[in-house]
Amino acid sequence: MRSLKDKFAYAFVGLKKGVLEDRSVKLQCFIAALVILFCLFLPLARWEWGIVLLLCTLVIALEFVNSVIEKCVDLICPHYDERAKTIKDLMAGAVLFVSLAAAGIFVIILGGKII
Ligand SMILES: Nc1ncnc2c1ncn2[C@@H]1O[C@H](COP(=O)(O)OP(=O)(O)OP(=O)(O)O)[C@@H](O)[C@H]1O
Repeated sequence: MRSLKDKFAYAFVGLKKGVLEDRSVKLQCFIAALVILFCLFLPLARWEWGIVLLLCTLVIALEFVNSVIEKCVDLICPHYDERAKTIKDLMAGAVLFVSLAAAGIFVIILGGKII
């Protein structure tokens, strides 16, 4: 049985790998950092900060899941396959959907503050 400490250590290795080595996760982290930096200059209420941080977390977490699924597909199916394409395209669509929804919510929250 692995200790709780070991489990956290492995999870931190995964977190570090995603943030430092995965291009898409890195990009989402960079965008989230820009949004948070921008928000620091706006008079946001606590609940608005909550939504901003929740949305950033959601998009980054989904990008992690996207990368995991891409790696699983590459492992199982290293050659061209329509089913592999469908899986990857669907997952990319999910990330796009959540990212667009997050961008829309940011515009609603931050737009009012900027004006
Ligand atoms: N094994 C495969 N068979 C068929 N089509 C594939 C396969 N692998 C990838 N594709 C197609 O290529 C697209 C890009 O796949 P890829 O794995 O390069 O994702 P990516 O988002 O570019 O990854 P990265 O995070 O490495 O930039 C997929 O959305 C899919 O349409």
